Amino acid sequence: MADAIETIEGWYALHDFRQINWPLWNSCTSSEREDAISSLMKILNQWTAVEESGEGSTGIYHIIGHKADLLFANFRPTVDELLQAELDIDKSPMSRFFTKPYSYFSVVELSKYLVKGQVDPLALPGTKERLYPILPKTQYVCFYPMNKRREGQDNWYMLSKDERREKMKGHGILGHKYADRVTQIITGSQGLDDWEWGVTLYANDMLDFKKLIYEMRFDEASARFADFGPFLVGKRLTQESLQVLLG
Ligand code: VOV
Repeated sequence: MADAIETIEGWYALHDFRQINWPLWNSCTSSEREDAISSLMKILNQWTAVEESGEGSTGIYHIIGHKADLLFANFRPTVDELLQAELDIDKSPMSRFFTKPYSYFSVVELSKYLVKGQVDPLALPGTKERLYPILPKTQYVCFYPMNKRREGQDNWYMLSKDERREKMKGHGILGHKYADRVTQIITGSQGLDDWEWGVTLYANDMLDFKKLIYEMRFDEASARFADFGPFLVGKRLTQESLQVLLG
């Protein structure tokens, strides 16, 4: 018998990673670069207005290493709005300098593992803020996709609801030790993308990601039951610091 836990969904999310073709960028005239930057700033102004009206949220990050240069993390009420946000960039003069090395499509998800009795989770304080999150303005971001394992004795999907609830309780207790330093946004992607969840973490100290994730590796929900995809880590950009980066 299916023993799935009920989930509540919030905004859709697209983690839109872009690589900059630096040789092409560097070979352009300054007026071509200025045109491209101003087209990008126009889009970012529109996204800022969306966030100010409470109809979504956007974070822009400078990604470290070879996997990508930029991340546009967009959270919106509808898939159409996300498609439009992606198209805005694709159709702008800036797009000839971009490739898309990775992207992740998912939807903000809360599970009811730790909700007691007949309580309406939407009535609990903080639920709406978690379903429709204004992305934290911390310095650093860490994104990775993950699965729950299905291997021999370590098959998450063959555990009873109570066994899974117990393990998620342990996970939550460990996570709360870091709650003052790390904010997590869990997005579900079963049927939407290649992994089952996206994990987006925010902190002001990069080492808090390392310490939390290392400690969580020893917690049963992760130690026995989780597999992970690529980690993409970066620093938050404002419009001004993005202009400096490109300048
Ligand atoms: C910052 C710390 C932190 C805290 C406080 C926290 C708490 C909680 C709670 C209370 C709950 C359950 C209710 C809900 O809200 O859904 C969850 C749920 C979840 N988590 Fe978590 N998590 C954290 C952090 C945190 C991390 C670092 C990871 C990645 C795992 C790792 O090893 O790299 C993670 C994963 C998840 C997932 C995939 C789910 C959904 C599982 C499912 O089967 O549905 N999570 N999480």
